[in-house]
Amino acid sequence: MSIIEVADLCKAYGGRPAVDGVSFSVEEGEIFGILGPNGAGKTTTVECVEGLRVPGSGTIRVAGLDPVADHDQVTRLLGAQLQESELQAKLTVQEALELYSSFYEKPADWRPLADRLGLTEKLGGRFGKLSGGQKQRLFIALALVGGPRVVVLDELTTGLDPRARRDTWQLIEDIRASGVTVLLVTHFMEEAQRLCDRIAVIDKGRIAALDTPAGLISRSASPTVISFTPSHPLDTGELAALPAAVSVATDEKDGRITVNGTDDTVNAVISLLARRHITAHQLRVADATLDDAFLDLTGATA
Ligand SMILES: Nc1ncnc2c1ncn2[C@@H]1O[C@H](COP(=O)(O)OP(=O)(O)OP(=O)(O)O)[C@@H](O)[C@H]1O
Repeated sequence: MSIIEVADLCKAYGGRPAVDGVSFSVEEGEIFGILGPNGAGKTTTVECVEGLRVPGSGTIRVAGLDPVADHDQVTRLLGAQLQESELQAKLTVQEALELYSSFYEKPADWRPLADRLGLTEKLGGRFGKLSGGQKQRLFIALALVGGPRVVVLDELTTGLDPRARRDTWQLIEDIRASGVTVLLVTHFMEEAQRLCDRIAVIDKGRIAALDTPAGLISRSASPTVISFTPSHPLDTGELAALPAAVSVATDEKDGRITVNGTDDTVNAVISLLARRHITAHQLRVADATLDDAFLDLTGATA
């Protein structure tokens, strides 16, 4: 069953379209990712879903409700991640949890929530003194304290170190395991690939593709990557001319060659090396990443 339905959403600022006909639906219980380059319209889209911005046209339903007309009801079932500026630096973690609990008729018990998020030791700590990872965990706790059915997380791991980012990923998986649907806006390919059941790639206000991470990768013109260090110099022009080869790159430092293409390209590379009596050291064949697919889909880097 769809818990979020967005149909033909348009929103312009000063006559310039920021979101231009976006449609998608999110199934209950999934982690749905919204991925796209800067300024693609991701935040505008999710803030319309949250009822924080009013759509120019199109319809949005969250559990059948209109986020603008039924704002109070939607607020009760949808937990939104706060921006840093929305909490006072002097507020303690406990005060923030109590304050946000008081906004709901039937809040979740915040103590086990704080415990699950590793915040128990920090209950007396002031928000302004928390580390980036601790702040993000508090934001997740505050988004969950109302016992929502859907939680919207926008750029949650931006600015975190790799360790804190991985811890946060685990928390997002735990949230989903507890039955909450997650709408996740992210810049990080690895994050999207690892966490999301489906991803909408938004580019210039439109949906460029909507699929599972594996589905997006298989749409790429070069789903397979072969890399090796040749025993003798090799003409990369010959490699580029092989069947379905999309790109050839040579690492200037160690001479390692990477060819993006398909399985046909891999076979052709191996035949060419045999014909030239060249040995391929440390030969590796791998699937393309979401990064490669994203470049194909948007022609940009995230
Ligand atoms: N309140 C606003 N007033 C005017 N223009 C806006 C406003 N909010 C967003 N925009 C513009 O709308 C476009 C989409 O912005 P949005 O923040 O939705 O993109 P985004 O994909 O979330 O970007 P980022 O990844 O950089 O956060 C951008 O060109 C942005 O400058």
